[in-house]
Amino acid sequence: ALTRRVTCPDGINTVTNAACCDLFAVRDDIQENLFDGGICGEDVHESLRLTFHDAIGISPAIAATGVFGGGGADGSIIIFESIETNFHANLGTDEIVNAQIPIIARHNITPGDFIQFAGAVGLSNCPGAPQLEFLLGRPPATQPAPDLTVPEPFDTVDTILARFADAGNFTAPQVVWLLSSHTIAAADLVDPTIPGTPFDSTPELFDTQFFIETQLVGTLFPGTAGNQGEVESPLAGEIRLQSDFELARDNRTACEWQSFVNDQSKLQSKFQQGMARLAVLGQDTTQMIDCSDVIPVPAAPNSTAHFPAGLSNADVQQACTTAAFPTLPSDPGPATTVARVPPA
Ligand code: HEM
Ligand SMILES: [Ca+2]
Ligand SMILES: [Mn+2]
Repeated sequence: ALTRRVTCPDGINTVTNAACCDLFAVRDDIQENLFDGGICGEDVHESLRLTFHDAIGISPAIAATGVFGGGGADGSIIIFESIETNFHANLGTDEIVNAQIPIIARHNITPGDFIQFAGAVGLSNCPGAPQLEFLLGRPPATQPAPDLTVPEPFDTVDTILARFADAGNFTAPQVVWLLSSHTIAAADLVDPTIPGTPFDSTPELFDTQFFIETQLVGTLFPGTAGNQGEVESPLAGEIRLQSDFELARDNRTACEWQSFVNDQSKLQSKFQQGMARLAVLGQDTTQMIDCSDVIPVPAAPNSTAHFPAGLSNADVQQACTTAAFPTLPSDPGPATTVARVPPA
């Protein structure tokens, strides 16, 4: 079917709904002043993390007890930042919140819309990423989310799956889809002695390396031992969350986890689907406008699935019992050491 497009007042951009035209200026401001001209770095990673920490702040189970259960993707983590950024699971989000606030102030956009919009625009800077859907129209939050809605890396798989099921009826495979985000991610506070330590060897690429590398035998701590929520990783300079380790090996999630290895198109389509639901938790989508055409189309993936140098299929801790781990080449050369993501 043909979709009619309208030309925006700028005379350049076209959209399907004229209400989306104002977003081009927001997009340009974000790219220029938040994402350093359009790179997939720390501010993009933190902006994507913020989409999750705002959206997951909703609990029908808490609401059923007669207490406010949170409004989901409503911008409460910015509007009530002095409360929510102090929740333990949100520590570190104050930096990206404080970077986003002045940009929001320059435009006519709610914090809830801005958080999801910035995450989608930012993700587009990462080669291999999908173009995310963006719906406009989240009213400002009126109350902060309750504490303890955001999963912690030391939570059990039972707790994590129950939390996602409560927040948005997410199934175990859908939780795996959303963890694809950790392919462009690093930790600052899990081991505070090594801020910016990535979860895979390619934190600037939205590729399947995260799913490969989390399945390898852990042999070392990249910094100090004994941190809550951390387990041994397979590579110098790489950090592994206990939750990612367990999700990669639990019988409810292991086969879905492995299914992403070397399947870039599944990675893209499932992350897009998962984010489309996450981004509107708590919202009435019948009142929202589809402005997805303002989100840039990401660059194609520019790498292929591989084992880091020094590792091979022999290092895989097989967890899925119904399918073999794909056979992949190993990078040549001395054992891979992963560089830290520079601070914003
Ligand atoms: C079981 C669920 C999850 C747990 C336990 C978890 C935990 C964590 C932890 C501990 C960090 C490191 C924070 C730091 O020390 O700086 C992190 C980073 C990150 N998380 Fe998650 N996460 C989960 C799910 C998600 C989801 C669903 C998304 C997005 C859709 C997401 C996106 C990110 C991103 C992009 C980063 C990197 C931030 C940066 O590099 O600055 N996470 N996560
Ligand atoms: Ca990656
Ligand atoms: Mn960070």
